Amino acid sequence: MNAPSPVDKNSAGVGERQYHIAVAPGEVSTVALLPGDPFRVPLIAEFLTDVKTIAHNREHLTMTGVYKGRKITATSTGMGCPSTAIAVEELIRVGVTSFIRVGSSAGLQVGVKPGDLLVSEGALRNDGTSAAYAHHGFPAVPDLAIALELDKVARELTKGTNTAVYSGINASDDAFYAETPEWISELNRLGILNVEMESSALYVVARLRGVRAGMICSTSSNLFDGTSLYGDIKTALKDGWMNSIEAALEVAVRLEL
Ligand SMILES: O=P(O)(O)O[C@H]1O[C@H](CO)[C@@H](O)[C@H]1O
Ligand SMILES: O=c1cc[nH]c(=O)[nH]1
Repeated sequence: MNAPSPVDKNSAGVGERQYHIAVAPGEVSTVALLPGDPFRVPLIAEFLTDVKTIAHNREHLTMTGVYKGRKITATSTGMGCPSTAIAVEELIRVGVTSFIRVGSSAGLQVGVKPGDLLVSEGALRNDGTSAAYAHHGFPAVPDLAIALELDKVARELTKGTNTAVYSGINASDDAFYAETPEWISELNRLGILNVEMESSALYVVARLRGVRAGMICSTSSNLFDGTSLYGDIKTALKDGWMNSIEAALEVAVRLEL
């Protein structure tokens, strides 16, 4: 009998319909918008023509469509870095070369309010998934051109409105309910703008695989000044999602992603 030969995950599934996202090569664009929540994928589709649902397996719903002549894919990552890394790995295997996460995120600096837009300049890696990929000193940073363009377009889209745009470093936490007041205060002291749960893995996997990534979030709440997570903020959050989606689509067109 031959000796067992362990699977090489680097080449597993290349060229095939993917195990988790259930998408095959040729079914997607070169650029994918990544919300966490599958219910946000149809919100992205509201901006598109020629919309097609490609697959829905587990938390990963994938739709494609066209925005200003450019083919766009939207795939939900689910919550957290583990399922995000899986979605990104599998989307790369079927042809995606640029990612823009359109997320929700909690503000950590005074004045950041529900619905404000948060553009990421890098992520503090407080997650386990990216640690499985790279040394803890490896930076989790977006593609520079995508980050700069997201900031520019977000400011253009919200000019003259009550919506503020901030760019800065975010934290990526693994454990939503383990964020203590002490941790929130420490992140604030370090000048961290906001916290979410996916960009650390997105950026590290993207860098290691040689593809591009960025992130723009809508503010859900403010953990430092206590703006409620559970109060009457859903309308502002949704307005922020729509602004962030439009900004990401414009960046995809302008940078020809
Ligand atoms: O709304 P999404 O994009 O899922 O983003 C945020 O919301 C979830 C937590 O409520 C986490 O996934 C966090 O990153
Ligand atoms: O969006 C997020 C992510 C982590 N923690 C929060 O409170 N909100």
